[in-house]
Amino acid sequence: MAAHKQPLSIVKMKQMKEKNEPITMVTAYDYPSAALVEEAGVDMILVGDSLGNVVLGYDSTLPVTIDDMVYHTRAVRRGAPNTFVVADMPFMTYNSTVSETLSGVRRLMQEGHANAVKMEGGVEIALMVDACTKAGVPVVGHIGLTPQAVHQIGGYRIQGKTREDAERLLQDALALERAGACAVVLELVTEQVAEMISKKLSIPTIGIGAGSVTDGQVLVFHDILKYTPSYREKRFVKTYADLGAVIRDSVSQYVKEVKGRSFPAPEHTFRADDQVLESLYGHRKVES
Ligand SMILES: Nc1nc(=O)c2c([nH]1)NC[C@@H]1CN(c3ccc(C(=O)N[C@@H](CCC(=O)O)C(=O)O)cc3)CN21
Ligand SMILES: CC(C)C(=O)C(=O)O
Ligand SMILES: [Mg+2]
Repeated sequence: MAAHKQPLSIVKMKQMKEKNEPITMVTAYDYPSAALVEEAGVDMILVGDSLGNVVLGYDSTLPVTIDDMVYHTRAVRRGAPNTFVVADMPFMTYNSTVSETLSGVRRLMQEGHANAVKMEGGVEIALMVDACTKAGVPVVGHIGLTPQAVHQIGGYRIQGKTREDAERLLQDALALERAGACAVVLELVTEQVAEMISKKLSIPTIGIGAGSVTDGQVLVFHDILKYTPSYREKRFVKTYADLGAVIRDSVSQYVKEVKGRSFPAPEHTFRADDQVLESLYGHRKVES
């Protein structure tokens, strides 16, 4: 295993941007995935509300609750005690009052043991970002395609294609930085807009489907491993393994061997001394 390294902090994150050293982030949702991701040496783990899709089987992130996020964040922390963990604030938990927002943030930090929280939105959430930052909680912003607004956007579509769109995204990014955000996720935005925003911000940008010019990259664990029953190709994802096929083939082999009585074999089986059951059978068991 790699030498124990100092976990990332928001100070180190900013230094990495200054040194042009890419920041790596991947999602994780439970104990084993978090432990393996930590061993792989990722800089940051995101407990994404994408767990609604990839772990809970919903067709969007909207049904995910703060209880879901706390439960999964706690498990991730147990698996990755030495990695910077960011937890998503779920749909509709950070747009009414500062006090409701802070109570969700408190739970993710105090019960989930996260290091930071993430919120979708720009100018409109600056007040909440400011309140959390003042409470001592680092906030990662998230602009571009914001999946919690899928019904308003009308689909999972690329953002930042027009001049007005690009200008709006820049204003959102600047508002997040001014409000104290420690980083900003840029999801599904054109590379030119991602580059422009990355240059104008002093805090790191972390891209997903935003090209190679952002200060960091994030992808969903289940996407890079094809750990999903019906994988839909996404242009911005690279799959590094086919866990779906590995799991399906392995489990079907197990089923076949149990049906054919070739599993369990003698090496998987525990035996007592031959005379143990003699008295119970009332006679010496005949070898079959
Ligand atoms: N498994 C998974 N991976 C994700 O990246 C992810 C989730 N779930 N759930 C929450 C959001 C939703 N996201 C999505 C979902 C679909 C597309 C998609 O269909 N993209 C197409 C078309 C893009 C376009 O041309 O406008 C693509 O080919 O990338 C993109 C991001 C990203 N997030
Ligand atoms: C796709 C990333 C950025 C995310 O928000 C999630 O996984 O929920
Ligand atoms: Mg999310």
